[in-house]
Amino acid sequence: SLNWGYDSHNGPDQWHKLYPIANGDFQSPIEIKSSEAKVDESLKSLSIRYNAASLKSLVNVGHSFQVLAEDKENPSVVSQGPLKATYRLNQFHFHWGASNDFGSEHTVDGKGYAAELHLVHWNSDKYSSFAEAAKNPDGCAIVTVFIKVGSSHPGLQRVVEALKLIAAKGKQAAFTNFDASTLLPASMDYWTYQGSLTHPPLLECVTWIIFKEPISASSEQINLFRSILSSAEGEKMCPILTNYRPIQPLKGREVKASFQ
Ligand SMILES: C[C@@H](CNC(=O)c1ccc(S(N)(=O)=O)cc1)Cn1ccc2ccccc21
Ligand SMILES: [Zn+2]
Repeated sequence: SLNWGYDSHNGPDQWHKLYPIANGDFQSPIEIKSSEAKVDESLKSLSIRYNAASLKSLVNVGHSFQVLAEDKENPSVVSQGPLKATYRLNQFHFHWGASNDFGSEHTVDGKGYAAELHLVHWNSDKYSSFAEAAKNPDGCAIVTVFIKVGSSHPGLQRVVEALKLIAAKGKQAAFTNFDASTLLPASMDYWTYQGSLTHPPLLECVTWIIFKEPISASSEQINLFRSILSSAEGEKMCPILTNYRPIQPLKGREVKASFQ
């Protein structure tokens, strides 16, 4: 099957051939037009309870790297906000581009950020695993933080330093005792809308929760994202310079804001 990626021959414009849902009505990412977001006073504040014991390992999946959570015991969870259930952290990962001028997946009023953090959760009240939850519209919740270039981020430093252990595709390394809440911005103001996973299988199973306030990372830290390879050990080295999907049609969906 199409070994999908982000190059011209296997990238976002080709994905629909094997994953026709790519042209669906609830695809992500989207452009957030702040003036058109509907302020919803009934939206509660988000409850995020992350447990540093949840995170176990760091893996190079070929098109990105993921920090994997052990989502059985002492789970890290998100609830409240737009959510009607408790969602358990499965993994987090990032998207970036070849330059700092773009690289985020969602954009705000036409502006892209240098990178974007996705904290991926699944509805453990209703489903028994992420893969099962991913087949349902209320299956997943992805908490999203924009990353702009600025001062170095202390929390992110532990993640980027570990990247040298997983340079090649398929490599993984222990990554424990990390509190993912250090990656969250100060303000809990967010936008929310219904959408999809942003790469294959592109399932329309996601309540997106996108913080308005970005965090800052240094240019060196973001550059270290680009040091991980899509090539396996022994193959010609091929750095992952870009792994973001362009914005998709809103198709009449409403974006809600938790703030005025
Ligand atoms: C969810 C897939 C695996 N994909 C993901 O876990 C995933 C998670 C987050 C994002 S993002 N960038 O939107 O945060 C994208 C993909 C498993 N899987 C593969 C085929 C498949 C079929 C049915 C159910 C699950 C299935
Ligand atoms: Zn993602």
